[in-house]
Amino acid sequence: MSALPPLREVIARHGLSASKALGQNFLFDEQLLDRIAAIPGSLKGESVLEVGPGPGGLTRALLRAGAKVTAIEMDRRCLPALAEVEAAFPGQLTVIEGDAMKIAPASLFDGPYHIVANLPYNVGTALFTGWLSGEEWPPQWRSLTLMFQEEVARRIVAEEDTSAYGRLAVLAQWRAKAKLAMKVHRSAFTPPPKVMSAIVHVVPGDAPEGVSMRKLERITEAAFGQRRKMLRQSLKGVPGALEALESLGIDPQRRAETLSVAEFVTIARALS
Ligand SMILES: C[S@@+](CC[C@H](N)C(=O)[O-])C[C@H]1O[C@@H](n2cnc3c(N)ncnc32)[C@H](O)[C@@H]1O
Repeated sequence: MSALPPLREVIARHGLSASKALGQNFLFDEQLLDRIAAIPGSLKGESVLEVGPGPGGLTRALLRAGAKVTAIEMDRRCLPALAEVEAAFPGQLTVIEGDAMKIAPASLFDGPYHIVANLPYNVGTALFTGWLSGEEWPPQWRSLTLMFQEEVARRIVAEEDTSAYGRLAVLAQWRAKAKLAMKVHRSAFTPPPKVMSAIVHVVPGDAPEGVSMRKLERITEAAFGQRRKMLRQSLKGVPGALEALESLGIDPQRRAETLSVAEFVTIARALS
């Protein structure tokens, strides 16, 4: 245990009133934070990127777990509190003041790393899709452990034939394994957000052979852009798609949400 003061005291001392614009909902419960930091498995000696450390609750938990943390925080009001955390865990924490949307994580690490974050909700999905969309696969990151609004988390891990299933599920599952690791009640946050949260854990899987990411995106965009329509209608504008359905024996009367991730992959492969 570090000798750091309780987080509520840190917030009060540094005047860190939560900013809605920066998506600030802080976690103070150390046991909960330790459970979150345990989701990726042992982090002893591992490199971790944390986006949005805020006053440093999750950061402390990651450091207690033995990780070497690089944290990107946009709100400079948090920097003095984070400097105290840095001093309590010498050599273990590097804080970068900046916008995570503008910093390529790979530029921060020489080797593999994990990403663990209680994400700001306003940029969470954009960061997540960026991390999943890299050309290089497997990516340099070994796992993602990310807090989302529960509704978004459910869309990431959704299976076909459910209303939550869509582009996000296909993107997250076609070459990675995504699971719902933990639900987090809104009352765990200060201030509590309007909705429940959940943590998603993602690890890279094998990339299917011969599939272009761009074609997969094109297909899912068209198919889910008109998700109530039959594929023969929604895929009409994608060159070669209707022929691909026929050659693969996929009924063009089906709708997007009935297609498994594997079926989307076979269509994308046929077009690639
Ligand atoms: C939901 S809070 C989480 C704070 C802390 N990690 C915790 O769990 O208590 C999100 C944090 O992300 C920061 N943030 C928001 N947008 C950001 C961005 N684009 N880049 C880096 N940090 C950002 C906010 O200032 C805030 O500290």
